[in-house]
Order: sequence, then C-alpha cells, then structure tokens
Amino acid sequence: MEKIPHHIESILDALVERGYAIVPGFLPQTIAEPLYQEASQIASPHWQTAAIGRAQSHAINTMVRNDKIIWLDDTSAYGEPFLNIMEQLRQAVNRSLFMGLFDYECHLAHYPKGAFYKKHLDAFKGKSNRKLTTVLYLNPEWSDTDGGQLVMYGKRGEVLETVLPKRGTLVVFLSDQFVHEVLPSQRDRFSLTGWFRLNSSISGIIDPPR
Ligand SMILES: O=C(O)CCC(=O)C(=O)O
Ligand SMILES: [Fe+2]
Repeated sequence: MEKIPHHIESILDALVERGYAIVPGFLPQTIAEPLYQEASQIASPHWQTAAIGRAQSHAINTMVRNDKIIWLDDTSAYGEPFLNIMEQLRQAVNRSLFMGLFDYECHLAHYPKGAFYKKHLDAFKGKSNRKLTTVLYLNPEWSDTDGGQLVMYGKRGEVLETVLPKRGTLVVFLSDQFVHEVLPSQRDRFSLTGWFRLNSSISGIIDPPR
C-alpha cells in the first residue's frame, strides 16, 4: 500500500510528458489476487457481451471486439480496495493537472481464448465525457506466446508500446489521444478497464447510462 503515492507521482509526470503511463507492479498482490480469483470463478452466463459506444450508439459488433464484461459495482467486496486506489489517483490528477475528473466507471473484462479488440479510440474529442482510460491486468503469469498484448499507437500509426497483460500492471492514457488494440489472446485474460469521466450533466443534459 505504501508504494501507491510514489506510483501516483510518476503517473502524473508521465501524463504531462507524453499523455500515457505504464506502471508494472502498480496494484499490490493482496488486492489483485482476490479480484483474479473472483473474476476467474464467475460463470460464463454472468458475463455480458461487450458493446461499442454508449446509450443510443450502443452496438454489439463481435468483429471489432469479442471480450466479455461485468460492470464493477462499488458495493462489491472484491472491488472496493481497487476503487479506493483509483479514487486517490482521481484526486491527485485533479489536484495537479486540473482535469476536473468527476467520476470513474469500471468493468471487469474477460478475453476467452481467441478474443481480441481491434484498433479503436475510447473517446472522440467533444463527443464523450471519458477523459482518462485505465487498464489493470489480473493474470498472475503471462508470456509473449500467450498473445493478448495491448498495442498502443502514436499519431502516425507507429507502435508506441506493446504491453503484456501481467498482474498488477496499470496502463493510463488520455482516452481520445491513443488508438490501441488487444491482440488475440491465446488463453483466458482478465483485467479491469475503467474511465475517469467529466460531468457532462453540468450542461443540462443528463449523462446517459452505460
Ligand atoms: O484490455 C486492454 O488491454 C484494453 C481494453 C480496451 O481497450 C477497452 O476495453 O477499451
Ligand atoms: Fe480501449
């Protein structure tokens, strides 16, 4: 736990410098292990087929992504310690970078063998209140041959980073800046994906549900 504030400092620096941060060993084992145990024991009918977009544009397209998700509810026992840490991160980002992040939505994701998520942006400028994406990986072991890497691309389509989805690694990036994809996974892959959001209800339009 003591290491978290230190990590938060380096995340803030990286966000200012290049708009993203990759932090191996961010989440302590004691928090990651129960989350992994719970996620890997959830039976398949409980997982939802992930959609693209929100509210009106909510569409299911398994050609683009075929992972399974469960929204993490803050009353869930295994999610709370993680959500507390993300709340610390939200406050630190607002204090230092004045981003005005209002809340955090988060889901567990399960990529069964063969699942992928093709190149996409998590938000389009001015079209979404998702500001900052976070991805936290839960599998205790992962090797190159297991596939399922997160690939992040730069403005000219060049590969910026290839991330192994290994337990405890946190990836944070500006949601409308980085095209990214999940390569086909060769085994069950578990993660937590979340978005810090602006409060779009301020403009008088109620923020649509998931
Ligand atoms: O799991 C990952 O590495 C990224 C997931 C992702 O891009 C998303 O859910 O939008
Ligand atoms: Fe994404």
